[in-house]
Amino acid sequence: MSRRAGRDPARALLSAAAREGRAALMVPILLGLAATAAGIAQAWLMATLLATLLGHGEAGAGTLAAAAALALLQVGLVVAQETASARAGEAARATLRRRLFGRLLAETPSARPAGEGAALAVDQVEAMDGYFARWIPSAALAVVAPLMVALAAGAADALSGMILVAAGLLVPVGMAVSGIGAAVASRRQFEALQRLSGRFLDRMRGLPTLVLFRRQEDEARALDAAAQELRVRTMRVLRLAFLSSGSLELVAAAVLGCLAWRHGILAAEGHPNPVAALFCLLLVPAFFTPFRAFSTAYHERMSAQGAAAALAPILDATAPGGLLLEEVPPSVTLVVDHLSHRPDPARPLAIEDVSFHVPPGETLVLSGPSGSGKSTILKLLMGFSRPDEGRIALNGRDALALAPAELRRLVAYLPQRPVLLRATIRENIRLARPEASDAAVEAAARSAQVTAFAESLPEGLDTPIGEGGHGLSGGQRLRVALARAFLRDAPLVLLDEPTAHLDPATEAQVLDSLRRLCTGRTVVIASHSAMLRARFPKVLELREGRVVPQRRAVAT
Ligand SMILES: Nc1ncnc2c1ncn2[C@@H]1O[C@H](COP(=O)(O)OP(=O)(O)OP(=O)(O)O)[C@@H](O)[C@H]1O
Repeated sequence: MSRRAGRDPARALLSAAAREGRAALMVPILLGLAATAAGIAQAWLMATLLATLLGHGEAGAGTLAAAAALALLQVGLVVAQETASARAGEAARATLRRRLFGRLLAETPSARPAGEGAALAVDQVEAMDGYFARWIPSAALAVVAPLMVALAAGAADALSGMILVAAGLLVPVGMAVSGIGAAVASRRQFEALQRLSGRFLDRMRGLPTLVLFRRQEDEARALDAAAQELRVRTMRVLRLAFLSSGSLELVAAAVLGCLAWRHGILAAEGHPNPVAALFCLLLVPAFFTPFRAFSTAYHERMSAQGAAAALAPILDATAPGGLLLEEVPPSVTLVVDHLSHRPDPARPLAIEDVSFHVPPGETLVLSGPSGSGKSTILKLLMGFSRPDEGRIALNGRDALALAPAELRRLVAYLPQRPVLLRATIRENIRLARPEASDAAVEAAARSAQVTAFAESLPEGLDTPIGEGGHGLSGGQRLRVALARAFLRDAPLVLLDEPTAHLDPATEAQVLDSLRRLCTGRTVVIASHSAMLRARFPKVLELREGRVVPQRRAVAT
């Protein structure tokens, strides 16, 4: 994470995003200023009309028509301002989401729970909408628009202008006093909301388990308590918001009182300019409108800062560097040399001093009890983590010097729990090589025995499947994932438990497919299966992260 000394990364992120979207953000600000100018002109015409009604002047239908036209123009400008604000917010969020998604994709795939990534890319980016769409325009307008109104009033009557300027200086003080409390309350509300949504997501995922253990009512009570906490905190934010708007209304009433007193005294002596008096009084609402919008948007800034604090570490992270491949070689010799890795500093080494060598056309089976380090080795080979010690070489070149994404170009990987998306079987297979032709996808499906079960489905390979492969059995999902490995056609194949949870007949079929996949490639398979070991005799036995020396092992 690159943190510039002394700079809050959340604020830095928001300012950088605002700078980037400056052009779009200027549009609602300029439209807001135009609406204020129209409001000032309209107030002058209305003052002239009212003064005529009171017997001071000769305004006629022309003035009334102009005032009506200005009122319509002002409405149009306000609508355009709202639309431009929404657009600016949308554009800023789209830019942030794009950058964030790029970063999430560049991260180690298993580094972050899926739900958290989704919440970051959707909810937290969404929480920034108000910052760009309302807070920034209203903050700019709260400085400039009241000044325009005060200058207009000052031009008509200097003292009235000064009263407005004095009130304008008082408003931020009142807002700051109530705003400090509102900031704390708003941050607590945001934290309570995050706790509630995190808990909800977690429990929704574990719903079948909760139902199985009859814990649903306890969980419903716990969720209720979290929702109650959120309600209490939201009410506190609202109370403080009312207090803040109450202080604003108090200042507005005081200003109106001062202006009435000022012009009342003048009126008692025969007012020299009744139109100016009415004009100043009519300007009071226009003077406070930008402050009201600013006060309403204040909490938007708080929630955006909370969201930015969550996003900044990801967006500030430096992208993993490394060498690029000139081209994908047709075959690969894999050498793993004295590899040690400790994924968690508080726990023992997951693998220790592991060495092996797999030439092209050979398959090495990593075998050993659960927790012996098989998946850890595959993840290191995929570049998902960097080993603490040791070397991985591909065709004699240091694989760790390659950018992780480049390393993955060489590899077809079947994880222990392959992920299928909500799409057709065909689209799920094509994920491995989007440009592949239908014929290539169908060949991969045949090789992985997908066609064997897809033929009995209503739409064959075009049958849609649900999220996470819903609608397919465990073995069928595995075969779809295996078809991806066929389609990928990479020189290095890494398979993590490719026959787990299969019945012996299906396992035998999948092993036939595997033999075809492994032919001519460099393959490492992590597996417990005795049937698989019988088919692939080169086995590296692991125990507690170390290689067990034995006759059939191929440690170098
Ligand atoms: N991200 C991690 N953080 C901490 N410890 C980890 C992490 N990943 C793996 N380990 C630990 O490393 C050891 C090896 O785990 P690994 O998943 O590689 O074993 P495995 O042989 O593949 O097991 P299985 O056959 O059950 O998948 C285990 O003790 C595990 O708890």
